[in-house]
Amino acid sequence: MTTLIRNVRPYGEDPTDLAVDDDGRLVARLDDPDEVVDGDGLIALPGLVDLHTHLREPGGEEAETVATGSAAAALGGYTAVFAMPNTNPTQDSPVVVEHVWRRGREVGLVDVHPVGAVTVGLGGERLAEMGMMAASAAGVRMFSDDGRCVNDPLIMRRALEYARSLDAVVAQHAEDHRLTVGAQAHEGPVAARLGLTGWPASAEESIVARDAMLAAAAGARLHVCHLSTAGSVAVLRWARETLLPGTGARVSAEVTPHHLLLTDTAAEDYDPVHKVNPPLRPEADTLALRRALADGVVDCVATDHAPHAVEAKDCEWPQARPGMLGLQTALSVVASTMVATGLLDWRGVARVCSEVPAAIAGLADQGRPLAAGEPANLVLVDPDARWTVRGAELASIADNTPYEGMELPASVIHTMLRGRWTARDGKVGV
Ligand SMILES: NC(=O)N[C@@H](CC(=O)O)C(=O)O
Ligand SMILES: [Zn+2]
Ligand SMILES: [Zn+2]
Repeated sequence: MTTLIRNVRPYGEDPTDLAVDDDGRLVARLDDPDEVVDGDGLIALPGLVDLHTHLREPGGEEAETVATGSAAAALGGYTAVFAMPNTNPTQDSPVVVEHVWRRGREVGLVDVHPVGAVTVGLGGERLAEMGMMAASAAGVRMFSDDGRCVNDPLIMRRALEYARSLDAVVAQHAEDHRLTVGAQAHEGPVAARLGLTGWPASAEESIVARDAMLAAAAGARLHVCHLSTAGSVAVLRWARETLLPGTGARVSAEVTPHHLLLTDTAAEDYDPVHKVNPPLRPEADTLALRRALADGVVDCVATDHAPHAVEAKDCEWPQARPGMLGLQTALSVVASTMVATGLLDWRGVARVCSEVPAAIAGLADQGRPLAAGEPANLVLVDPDARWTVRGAELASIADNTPYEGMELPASVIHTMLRGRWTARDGKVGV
């Protein structure tokens, strides 16, 4: 199947045609395309790459499966996602990561890369079989105990050392659990007024600082998950400027769309759809995160797409599970917080949503330029569309979107994975 997509604007720049050959690569020209598609002046970007997705399979299929999460990813413009290991059983062994990887291939809507657990059962006590997961068919190159922080500094040190020898990265959920016992919302005036136990910024910042030091000492690669405070940005800036040079270590960080847009006042309605880990922070933090993403201090956007079944959210705030859907709204939230504000142009969006995450994860065939010879992984976006979010209409089984009823800018129209349409006119597949 060869495809000619007429009149698209790569990175929002001058209109051109994109030609895709039957090996799923972009080519300079096609003589007799099987299919000609009118690109309608849509913006073309390299397919988005999400370093932080919860697909919930195995064990949480009441909220999401590899199939439904892959559909949400394709509709959100993603061509690769990293599936977090807090499944049941945990993704801490070759057999479980291979299962998730195979399911991803069978579904075929997005490249599913399982993230391996750092410790057995996310228990924080014994290192998991990192080398075996790396050597498995899934080829794991990112390890994390996401949901739980690797609190023990000796375990974290060993994990970073192993990761270095595997050319892998350790993605840390930065939360000192001793400081967040019973925590429900950002520690500050809003939580105090609402009577919710506070989650202090220092619980994150102290771990970011400690881990940067451990990474520097090990000459290893650390990735900070869902960075959420201005203080963490300052620590990261300091580490880059002062601590890391000459060590061979690299520290990268992601920010979620919800931490760019929403603030801790969202909890005022006591609706647990706004409960998330780390919690929504005050406006000063969201503004600092936007600036840090624009400046490159925070490297990339990752969704932390975290579907939860109705009973896990339709309850009192303290009993509710933390987490929110993100795959189908991420690009629109980035458009609203970063493009509409003038902080990033669409080239910048390609960088933080595709190129940089692909590089952090070491994916050779994602986040590539829209140029002849490159794999045809791309998303076509209507920047002028506006749409109203309805959780029930999203592809996920769960419907816990914090943007319910909100009108957002920019729509993903088509997504292509290696020359095959995975989303077409906002619908899954061809
Ligand atoms: N972000 C969340 O609030 N929840 C995540 C776990 C996590 O990312 O820490 C989940 O698995 O539900
Ligand atoms: Zn986490
Ligand atoms: Zn997560």
